[in-house]
Amino acid sequence: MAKVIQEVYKVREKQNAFQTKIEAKSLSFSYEGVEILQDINLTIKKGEFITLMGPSGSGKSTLLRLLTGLAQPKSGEVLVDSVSTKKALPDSAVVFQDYSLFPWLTAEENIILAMKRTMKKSKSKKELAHLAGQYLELVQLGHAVKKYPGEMSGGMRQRAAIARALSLGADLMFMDEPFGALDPVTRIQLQDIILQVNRDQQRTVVFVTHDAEEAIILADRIVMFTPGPPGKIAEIIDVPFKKPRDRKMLIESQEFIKFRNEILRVMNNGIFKKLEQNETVQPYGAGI
Ligand SMILES: Nc1ncnc2c1ncn2[C@@H]1O[C@H](COP(=O)(O)OP(=O)(O)OP(=O)(O)O)[C@@H](O)[C@H]1O
Repeated sequence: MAKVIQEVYKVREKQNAFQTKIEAKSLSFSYEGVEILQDINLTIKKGEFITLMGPSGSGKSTLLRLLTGLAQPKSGEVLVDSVSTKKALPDSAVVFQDYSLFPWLTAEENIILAMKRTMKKSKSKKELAHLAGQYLELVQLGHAVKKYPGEMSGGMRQRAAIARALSLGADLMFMDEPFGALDPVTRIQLQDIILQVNRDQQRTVVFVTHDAEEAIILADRIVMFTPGPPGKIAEIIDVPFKKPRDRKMLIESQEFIKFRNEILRVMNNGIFKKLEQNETVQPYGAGI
């Protein structure tokens, strides 16, 4: 595990600020009278890695916004450690599709700002800049510390946003297709980093992806949505492969291929049902 990740974790441990369990109870949500999410029930345990999968528009991003308190449900509630909450979660890191960076700050400054929240006054300016550089190194952006988001490619911004999320040392990480704009090598390297912090530091991760392979490699459980609106949970499926997983061996195994086909079958069932109702939705690739 990279030393810089352990550093922020030690500070968090001393603050004893960790949250344990987050629950969605009968959550429903509407935009301008259109029901987007319906009756979502989900309990996420401390240290769990949950992936959310579903067709575009099924409400995955909306569920992340509800869980983090950035949006409020029409009905139902979010509970943190069994206490109902309407506030933005204080101990969470989010990586949304829009990269969540402040455009007027450099990559380094974005991370320093995030770390100031956790580290309070325990580190000098110079130490924070050094740590920020290490976080950026971790995501292969050591060369871009002084770059502004506007000067970076989509993939670079995504990596900077991931570095920023890691630097918070938050117990809960919400990630909305964070690896979408990355090349395959960087994608695997970052998947491994997120898996490490999840496993070694028991950080809870809720991760949206369209990629069945990625969902299986990362998750303890996969939450599958029906095509919206309104999006509902179609099934919650336990991933039957022990962690840590050997990516190469796993992907080549018959069990993996069978399981991936099962995931795609559940996904496509929902999509075909929707198509029968004459609505336009895209079926998932490899499973059909
Ligand atoms: N700010 C908004 N105003 C109005 N409608 C919205 C808004 N944000 C999302 N929606 C609608 O809510 C529905 C669900 O959107 P959401 O982004 O949660 O889906 P998603 O499953 O994350 O999709 P994708 O996989 O494409 O990111 C969509 O029909 C979308 O048009």
